[in-house]
Amino acid sequence: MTTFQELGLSSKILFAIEKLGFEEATPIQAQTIPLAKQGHDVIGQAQTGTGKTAAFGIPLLEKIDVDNNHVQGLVIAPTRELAIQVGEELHKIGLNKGVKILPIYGGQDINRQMRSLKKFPHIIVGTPGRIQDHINRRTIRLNNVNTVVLDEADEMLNMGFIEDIEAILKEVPENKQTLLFSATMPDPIRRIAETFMTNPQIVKVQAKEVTMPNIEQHFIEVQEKKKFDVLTRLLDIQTPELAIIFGRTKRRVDELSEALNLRGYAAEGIHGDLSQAKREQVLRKFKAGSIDVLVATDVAARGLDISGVTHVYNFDIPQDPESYVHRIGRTGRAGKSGIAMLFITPREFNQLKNIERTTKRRMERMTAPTLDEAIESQQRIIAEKLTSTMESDNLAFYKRIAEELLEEHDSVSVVAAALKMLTKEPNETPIRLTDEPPMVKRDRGGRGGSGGGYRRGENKRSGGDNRRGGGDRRGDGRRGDRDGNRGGNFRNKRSEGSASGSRDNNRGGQRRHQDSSK
Ligand SMILES: Nc1ncnc2c1ncn2[C@@H]1O[C@H](COP(=O)(O)OP(=O)(O)OP(=O)(O)O)[C@@H](O)[C@H]1O
Ligand SMILES: [Mg+2]
Repeated sequence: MTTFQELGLSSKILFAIEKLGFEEATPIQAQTIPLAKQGHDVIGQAQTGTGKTAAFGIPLLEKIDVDNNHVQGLVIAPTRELAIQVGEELHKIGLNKGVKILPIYGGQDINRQMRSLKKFPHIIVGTPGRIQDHINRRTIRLNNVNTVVLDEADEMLNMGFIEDIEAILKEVPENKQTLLFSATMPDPIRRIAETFMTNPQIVKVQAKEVTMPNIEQHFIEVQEKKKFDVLTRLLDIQTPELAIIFGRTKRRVDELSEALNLRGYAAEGIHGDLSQAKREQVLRKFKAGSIDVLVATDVAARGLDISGVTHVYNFDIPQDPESYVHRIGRTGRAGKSGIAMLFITPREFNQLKNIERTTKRRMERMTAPTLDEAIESQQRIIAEKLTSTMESDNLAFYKRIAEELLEEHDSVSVVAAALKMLTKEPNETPIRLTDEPPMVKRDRGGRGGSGGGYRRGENKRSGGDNRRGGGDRRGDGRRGDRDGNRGGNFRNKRSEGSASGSRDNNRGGQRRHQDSSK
């Protein structure tokens, strides 16, 4: 165990970390911070949700000279949401010290950005396309940058950003320090990193597993046409606090979120074709809990840190094992537990095996719940709610009519009717979901060479920040059992007591269902 004091941080940064409720450094932080403080280039790899942002953020912020008006730190991230999120985390840690952070990303008014750039930010967190744009317009000067961070480097490679990154790095003084981070580290990115970096120190947190042990992983074999019904039953049974559902394509995400809404779930979709304002709005609603189901493509959800995501549903099997690791890593963060479900159609068994080979972990088979099971489980949840309401609320006002009812009817019938009213019965509202063809294994030789086509549905475009393209992602599995090291990376005041992912406030049952008649 390493405390932040032991890492020799300045008092202002320590104070901010304390305020964030971090009690001790996670392993990636404990190992990276000293190396980075000594000025080394660092390649950092650790599981999802284990605090990589602060691992690069803390040494970066320590290094900033607030009396110097030049941009000193540059963080490059693959998506806009991630640029915003990383910017926010850096802002919190650097607030006390007075570090000014500016996120810049595509989709935001460039003139506004230019005005903000004139206000002397110390650190810029941006997406590759937009940073390039500012370089070309000469509205950003990077000649005083002494630290560059590449977050989610593998994803940037997949998105075809590597040339942009090379071009950006040419604008930065050669003697800069470079920090590169990701949860997975396929070989091509390691090679590229090594050519960009000087004698990089590799910090790979020796976890037993690629995926976090505190994420329960299941698969369900289900035919394409039955997926949606199985999904809604699972939502009714598992009553996630917040859930993310992954679809393969943008169309899929649109259709799924619409279908869920028709059936009374508070869901919205997020993918690269939505406007920036819309994407931010959807994420805000999801964080606030006014929608509790987020339907997403892989890119849109990469790296997102949203506390309270208890369940991840892989409605469509991911394209490759690394995407699976990143997808399910949206839950089980900061020491909490999570549940991941994977739907596979009968022809997709090969991919399941492929994922298991990479994660070195067997997924448990679950059978698709029947309608009766879904209804029964809802009834149990409602019964629990009734009990807790009886125990905690003052019911005097309701008792007179209750007594009247009981004079005329037997008590079991009265309670049964109440249960029926509170239970969401099968909803037959027609929905439209275009079939996705099964993902038949593209034999890339497992750990074979790089290259490969674009991912379906999220095609490479010629500009902007939504490009994604070639690049084979390879696994980097580590052997392990599924029980060890449960949430062992964190001690956080905020997350204590929630390590079992308790849903004791029982937000289940009706709460998540919007009025489906609208
Ligand atoms: N030392 C710590 N103690 C407690 N919580 C922490 C600590 N460090 C970071 N966190 C919190 O843990 C959460 C996950 O951190 P972060 O987003 O940096 O993970 P990550 O490793 O980058 O994950 P991903 O691979 O998915 O991008 C954040 O909410 C962060 O504030
Ligand atoms: Mg991250």
